[in-house]
Amino acid sequence: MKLNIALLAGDGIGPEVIDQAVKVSDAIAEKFNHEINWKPALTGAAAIDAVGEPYPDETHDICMASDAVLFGAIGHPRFDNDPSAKVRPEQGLLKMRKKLGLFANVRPTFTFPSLLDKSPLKRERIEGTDLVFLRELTGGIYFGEKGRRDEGETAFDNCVYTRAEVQRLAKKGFELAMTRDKKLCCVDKANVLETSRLWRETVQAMEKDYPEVEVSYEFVDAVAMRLVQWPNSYDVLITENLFGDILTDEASVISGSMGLMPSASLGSDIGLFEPIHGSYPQATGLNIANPMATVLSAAMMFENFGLQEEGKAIRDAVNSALEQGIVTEDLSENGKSYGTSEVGDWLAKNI
Ligand SMILES: NC(=O)C1=CN([C@@H]2O[C@H](COP(=O)(O)OP(=O)(O)OC[C@H]3O[C@@H](n4cnc5c(N)ncnc54)[C@H](O)[C@@H]3O)[C@@H](O)[C@H]2O)C=CC1
Ligand SMILES: CC(C)CC(=O)C(=O)O
Ligand SMILES: [Mg+2]
Repeated sequence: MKLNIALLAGDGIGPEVIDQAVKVSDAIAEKFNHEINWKPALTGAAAIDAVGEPYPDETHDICMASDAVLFGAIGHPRFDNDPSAKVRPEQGLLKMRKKLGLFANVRPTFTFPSLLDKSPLKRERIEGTDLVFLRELTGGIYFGEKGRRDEGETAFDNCVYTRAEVQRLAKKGFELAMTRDKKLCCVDKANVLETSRLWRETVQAMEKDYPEVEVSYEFVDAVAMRLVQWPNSYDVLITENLFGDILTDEASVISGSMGLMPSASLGSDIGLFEPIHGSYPQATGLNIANPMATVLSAAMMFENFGLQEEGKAIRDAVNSALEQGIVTEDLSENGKSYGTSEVGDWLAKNI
């Protein structure tokens, strides 16, 4: 297969982890006889520095002309520490998701056998966990009207959802549940929020179309607790943008590290594959960030092209690395760890 992949490395550890995903993907291409044409493009703070905005038109054109996008991370402390900055890296991420129509962010959470005893959570709680969050990605409070009034003394962020936005995400959730354990949990705050009541009412109305799916409705605060208490009781969880963002970072504790959590952002012909973590600025340039989340995002990319064997080859290499202790410092035991690039080299060599 010939694949054109837009490569958006971004900021902080973004370029370092992307480099490893490229190495591993190139090894896959060689082994399975594919041709990957990488097309680097600017995003985030790097794009602001170069051309004054975080998701330039040229980058969008490159994404649109590609079969998929592989994304690192964006964000820089100079913006995080300046609340008055009008142009921000994160706006680029939001604009990109919106313009590419990526309304469904698939965030799987699973355990790795070799890491079960490294989690701060007890083995018997997390063993067997295999759940997927479907986070709505182009609506809600991240995209509603925001601003200040009363001479800056009052701030507001509106949360808006349409029935159609909930339906298209929920449809993906039901369909995904049908391919798995047929359990769907709608995570909301319907006891307080009108948008959540729309979510609940919309999902309830769809239940009749999927009679085999067992649907539950849980409040987000309770899910935040149950997620670490009994994670293996969940299968597919659907939720709005903000709740999904928060709960999936929490869920990374189950697997063992933020540096292990991949995702796929879907909705149009062009999928975008990205780790769930941010630009981890403290680690920039230190060769210590875990590249596995980005490498596993590349696995999701191959699988989304229908290339299951290629995806499996990456997952097998990651599992072997974890078993043999070829890990970055976030997963190290007894102080023994490898650099970001060494882990990438090892994975590429073991494809
Ligand atoms: N998708 C994106 O590009 C995202 C960007 N951000 C941006 O990233 C910047 C930093 O935000 P933070 O809240 O610190 O989130 P972060 O995800 O960058 O880091 C939080 C913590 O997770 C761990 N971590 C993250 N990635 C890791 C990796 N690859 N290997 C090992 N450990 C890892 C580290 O302990 C780190 O301190 C901000 O500017 C923020 O806006 C945050 C989240 C997502
Ligand atoms: C930086 C935010 C806009 C996004 C985020 O935290 C995420 O997508 O996980
Ligand atoms: Mg996040």
